[in-house]
Amino acid sequence: MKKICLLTTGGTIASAEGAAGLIPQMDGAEMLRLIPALTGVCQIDCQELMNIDSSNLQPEHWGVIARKIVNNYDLYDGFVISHGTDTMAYSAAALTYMLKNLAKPVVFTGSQRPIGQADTDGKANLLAAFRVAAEDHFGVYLVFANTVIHGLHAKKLYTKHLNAFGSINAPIMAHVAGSQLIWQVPVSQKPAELLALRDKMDQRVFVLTLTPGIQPQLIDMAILAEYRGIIIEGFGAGGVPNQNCERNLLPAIERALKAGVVVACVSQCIYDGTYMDCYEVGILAERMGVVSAGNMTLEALLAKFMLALGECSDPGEIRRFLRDNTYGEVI
Ligand SMILES: NC(=O)C[C@H](N)C(=O)O
Repeated sequence: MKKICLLTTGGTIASAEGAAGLIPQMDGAEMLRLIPALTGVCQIDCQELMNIDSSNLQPEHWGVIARKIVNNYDLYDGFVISHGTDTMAYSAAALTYMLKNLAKPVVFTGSQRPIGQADTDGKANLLAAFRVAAEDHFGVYLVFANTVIHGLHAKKLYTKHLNAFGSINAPIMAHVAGSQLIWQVPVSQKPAELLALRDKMDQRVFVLTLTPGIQPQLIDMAILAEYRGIIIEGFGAGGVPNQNCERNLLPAIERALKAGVVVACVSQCIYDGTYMDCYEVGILAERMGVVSAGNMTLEALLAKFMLALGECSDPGEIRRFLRDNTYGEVI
């Protein structure tokens, strides 16, 4: 029988009513006791990493989770991480990049309703996550509402609905149907090299959501605050305002690039991503050196950017890192 390690981090799944609303309180063993159906799926050990709402989860916590997996890698066939849903997509993306040459399943899950509640989705999600972690498929996955999503393509779409996550710009990897898993992809070839931890991250990435009326000074503020990377959440295919004198963002972007800041653009649209080679509002920005993030979600780009800044110092090298498509993530 496969041996799986549950790493707990908190979230609604572990929450109960506290003095000021829901707050994570339950430990892993308590959660597992509520799911008798797990007997027979795999053998489970449990390690508590933290017990926090995922709104409080910081990039440093990604390092804690990644290091725990690396240090226990040889002891287990796979890992399940219980996690709050609010920032789970960021953590899944970060771990996908941080665990180089991963050849075992690392499965994120959580719930919209506490596991102690009668109408919880937590038991079904945890059970499905353990089923996925006991498979031969490997990589970082997010398992929720019977769907298995690639770690780089998950996005939380609903605040309440139980089917909270979507697979963005990539097909779902598998469906969970009772005890059966229906994979849409074949098992990949195992990487030839050993697992390697990449935990050198620089968090100085500023995210600017464009709105009609946005002031270019916000970009100058980011330069002054010594951000090394700027993600512009552009309009549609990657549109950046370039008219109307004082609202033209291009001169401010130019100042950022001259200061050595790397600028990338993701789309505000959930699906299809950027294609900045179509409209003048995209082409002029891309020509200046703005990296078009293609099919990447903001969550995936943010994690990749932090890693690029941590591992590289030269802006050209950082841009190449962002464009690298090891996981097929940039169109
Ligand atoms: N459903 C959830 O888990 C939401 C919770 N606020 C969290 O992200 O920790």
